[in-house]
Amino acid sequence: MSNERAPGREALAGARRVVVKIGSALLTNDGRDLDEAAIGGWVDQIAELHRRGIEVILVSSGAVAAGMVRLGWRSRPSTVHELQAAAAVGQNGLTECYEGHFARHGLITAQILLTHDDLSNRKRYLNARSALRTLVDLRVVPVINENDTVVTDEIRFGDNDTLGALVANLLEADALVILTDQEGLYDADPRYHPGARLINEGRAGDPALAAVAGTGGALGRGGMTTKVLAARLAARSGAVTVIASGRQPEVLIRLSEGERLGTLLRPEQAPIAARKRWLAGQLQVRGSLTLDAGAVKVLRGRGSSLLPVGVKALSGNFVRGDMVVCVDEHGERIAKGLVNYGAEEALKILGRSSHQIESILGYMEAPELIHRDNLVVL
Ligand SMILES: Nc1ncnc2c1ncn2[C@@H]1O[C@H](COP(=O)(O)OP(=O)(O)O)[C@@H](O)[C@H]1O
Ligand SMILES: N[C@@H](CCC(=O)OP(=O)(O)O)C(=O)O
Repeated sequence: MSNERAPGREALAGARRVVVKIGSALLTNDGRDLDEAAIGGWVDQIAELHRRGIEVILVSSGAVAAGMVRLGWRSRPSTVHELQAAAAVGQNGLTECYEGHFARHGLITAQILLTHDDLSNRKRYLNARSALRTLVDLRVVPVINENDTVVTDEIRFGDNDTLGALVANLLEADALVILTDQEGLYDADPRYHPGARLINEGRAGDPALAAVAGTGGALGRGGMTTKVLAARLAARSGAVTVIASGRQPEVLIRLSEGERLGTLLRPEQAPIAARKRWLAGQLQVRGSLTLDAGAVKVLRGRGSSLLPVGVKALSGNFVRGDMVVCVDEHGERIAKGLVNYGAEEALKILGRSSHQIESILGYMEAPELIHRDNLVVL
């Protein structure tokens, strides 16, 4: 086994807190029940990292796939309640399996099932963060999955790559390691392009990466598309992301020792504050504002608040406090934020200067449409 230390891999080699995401495609051994032996192998590696003082938070998929096998279903069901039933059956097996393997190393696990709602409600988000921090401090290994049994389409992460990235944000982890059934991100989907080449390193958020990433297999959900997106989300709190094969022997140990494996996606910008990351992670957008070129410039360049004078049009039926997306005149997404005025009032003050708000509406909630503390540039 080579132990080539590559320049630029120090970020991962020095990581003290790591989120490891293991995907459905790996966990079920191509659909033949939970791959207990493989799970045991990853647990051994995580336990070794633990011994070396590295905190590991596990995000594990596999509930639906494991449930399907237990219920004797050959293909992924299409109805929501069947998927939820499969997840409920499978999650049991998953928890039991991890608990048993970690116990061999004297480590305690904690099952945490999250929904997008849990992270979008500020109070619940802070609660989840405190509970997870406490578990980590207690040297317990949190095993996280989406709470598939209660989510609806509107509030689901759907894939666990996104969940892994948000957990990395939540706990300000140094690294997100996404283990999957490929060696990493290739310049084309290797299932259809046998000559595709592995991308060793890239910038999280590079649009060229999104272009080469394709969809997933029969058991997985997001494919590489969601992994590339997850790297971009993780970068917001300064985490590096590695996409690597869970089938590489000792992959986690080798990565932590700085070996060049998989695809490393590094943050290109300074980390953004926790509150702004929370804002950026919101899925439910209730409307959109079209900005003029001047507003785009000050939002991007100076991180200013958005004033009504810089807004040309709006759509959606949002109310005060809702999340809206800001786009430029070509429809490109510029920012997201919480509005101070509902759509009806906002429509009346578009393009007007802030000192006119009171005379137009009869009151002034705030001089800006979105305050800079509630705005995140994308
Ligand atoms: N550019 C690419 N490089 C590597 N794999 C890709 C690419 N585009 C699509 N894929 C596919 O993504 C799959 C992994 O995603 P997915 O099935 O969702 O797995 P997981 O359950 O691990 O998240 C791979 O099996 C691969 O076929
Ligand atoms: N929460 C789901 C995982 C969804 C899923 O398959 O995600 P992924 O492994 O990212 O493709 C489950 O446990 O089955």
